[in-house]
Amino acid sequence: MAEPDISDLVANRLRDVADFPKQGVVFKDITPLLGDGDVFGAVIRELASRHTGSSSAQPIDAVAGVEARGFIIGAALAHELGVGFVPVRKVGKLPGDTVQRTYDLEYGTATIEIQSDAVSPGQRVLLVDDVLATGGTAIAAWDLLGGVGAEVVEFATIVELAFLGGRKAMGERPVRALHVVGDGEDA
Ligand SMILES: O=P(O)(O)OC[C@H]1O[C@H](OP(=O)(O)OP(=O)(O)O)[C@H](O)[C@@H]1O
Ligand SMILES: Nc1ncnc2[nH]cnc12
Repeated sequence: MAEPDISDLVANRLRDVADFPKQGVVFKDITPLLGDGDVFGAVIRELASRHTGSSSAQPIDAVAGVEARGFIIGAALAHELGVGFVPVRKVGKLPGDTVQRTYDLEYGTATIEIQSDAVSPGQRVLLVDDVLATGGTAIAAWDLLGGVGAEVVEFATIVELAFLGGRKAMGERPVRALHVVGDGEDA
C-alpha cells in the first residue's frame, strides 16, 4: 500500500478556528495533529528525514524552536535526530546574557530572545516552528541565531500560510513546509 502523503496527513489533522486570537484571523490549530500519535510521529520523522544518516544532505548539530508551539515540534525533532535543542523564548524568561528582537506577526507584535552563548561558533542549526505566516517570527529567530554565530541551514515548518507571504519575506533563507495553505486551495 502507498505511504499516505504527509501534506494530506497534516491537512486532516488541522483545525480552522475563525476569529482567533483576533477578529478576521483564521487560526490553524495544530492540537488535533499533536493529539494523534501516528500523525505527530510521521511529521517528526518526515522533518528529520533529510538530516539523518552519515550521507545526509543536510547534517545538523542542533535544533532551535520558537516558544511555544515551536518547542513542541523542535524538542521532539531534536530527540529524533539525537542532537541538542536551543530554545528561542518570548522575552523575559531566559537567565544570563541574552539578545532580543522585536517583530510583527499576523496578529500582533512580539519580542523573542536567545542566550548569547546558545550555540558554538559555526554550529549548524535547523530552525523549526509549527506555522509560517508573515515570516516575522522565523526571520527574527533566524537572525538572532546567526547573530550569535550559528549557521542556520533551514527553516522547517509544518504549515505555511502562503497567502501571507512568509516565504518571500524569508528571502534567501531556505524554507521547508510539509503542508502549504493558500496555494491554489482555500485559505
Ligand atoms: O510568521 P508569523 O506571522 O510570525 O507567525 C508565525 C508564528 O505565530 C505563532 O506563534 P505565536 O506568537 O502565536 O506563539 P505561540 O507558539 O506561543 O502560540 C506560530 O507558532 C509562529 O511562531
Ligand atoms: N493563522 C495562524 N494560525 C496559527 N498560527 C499562526 N501564527 C500566525 N498566524 C497564524
